[in-house]
Amino acid sequence: MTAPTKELRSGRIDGREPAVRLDAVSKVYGRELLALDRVTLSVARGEFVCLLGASGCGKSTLLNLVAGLDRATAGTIDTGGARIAMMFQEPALFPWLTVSANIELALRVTSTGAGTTRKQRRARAAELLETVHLGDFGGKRPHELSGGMRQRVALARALAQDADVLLMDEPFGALDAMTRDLLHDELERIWRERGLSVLFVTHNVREAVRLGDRVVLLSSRPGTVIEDYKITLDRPRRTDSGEVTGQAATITDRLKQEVLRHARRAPAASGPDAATGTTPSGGER
Ligand SMILES: Nc1ncnc2c1ncn2[C@@H]1O[C@H](COP(=O)(O)OP(=O)(O)OP(=O)(O)O)[C@@H](O)[C@H]1O
Repeated sequence: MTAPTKELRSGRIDGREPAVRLDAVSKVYGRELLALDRVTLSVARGEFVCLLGASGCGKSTLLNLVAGLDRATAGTIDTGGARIAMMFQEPALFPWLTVSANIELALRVTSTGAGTTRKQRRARAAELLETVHLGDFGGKRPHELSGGMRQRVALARALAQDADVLLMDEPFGALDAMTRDLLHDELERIWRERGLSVLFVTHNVREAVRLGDRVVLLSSRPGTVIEDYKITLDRPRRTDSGEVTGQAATITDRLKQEVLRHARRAPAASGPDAATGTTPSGGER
């Protein structure tokens, strides 16, 4: 069992340069809704970091800030000019375009794809679809695919951006456990092959332990880093292995403690909703 480690304020993680570095980042919505409170967090180059926390603690807010979709109220975010791609729970594909055309469109709007011919983009789209094991489906429309296949297309589209950093907001949250398992394997392979830095938001503790080099816990709102677990289990891991389940149980206990602390402090936030933000280690969502 790994002990929680403290956030490395220097930004260097195990001697590696950070790909993403947040320093005392806060976000206030409107006049007074404090969503994030002085979050300090780094993701090293090539590192896979999972972010866990109760519902509404600011995980999506944090990803949006790193992606540059919104601005922090205070603090700094340094991505060192890295190319960033984002993937959400909904694949958000254009339904009237074929799978291949969805990828080609992404290629057309990226700096790496700009200036390429249509034929080159089609060939690149085919390569990317091969990468996610959808080589035979380029001519299909999104509605002809299963949910897991659509998320693979979304992953291929994210890869089309030739990103160094992949931000993933519950990308597999809507999938069944078996499909999710398969996608974990594929994501892990692609992450390794491409040396990506990944920041992955999930409510599923076992998924976090299955995938992460580190699992970072945010407090209930306002979100701030309360634990940073280093996961040193050998890869590939199995979500249902004893080691993964054991570490997930420790993290789940810590999360429950945090949810209860928050509920005691703010009675309005108690009850089932406050507690269901994160699945217990034994549960699937
Ligand atoms: N654009 C916005 N304007 C105002 N408040 C917002 C906005 N986006 C998020 N919030 C609020 O900020 C807080 C954090 O929201 P956020 O979506 O980042 O949490 P989360 O941890 O991703 O939640 P969940 O796990 O349920 O997806 C919530 O109280 C939410 O209502």
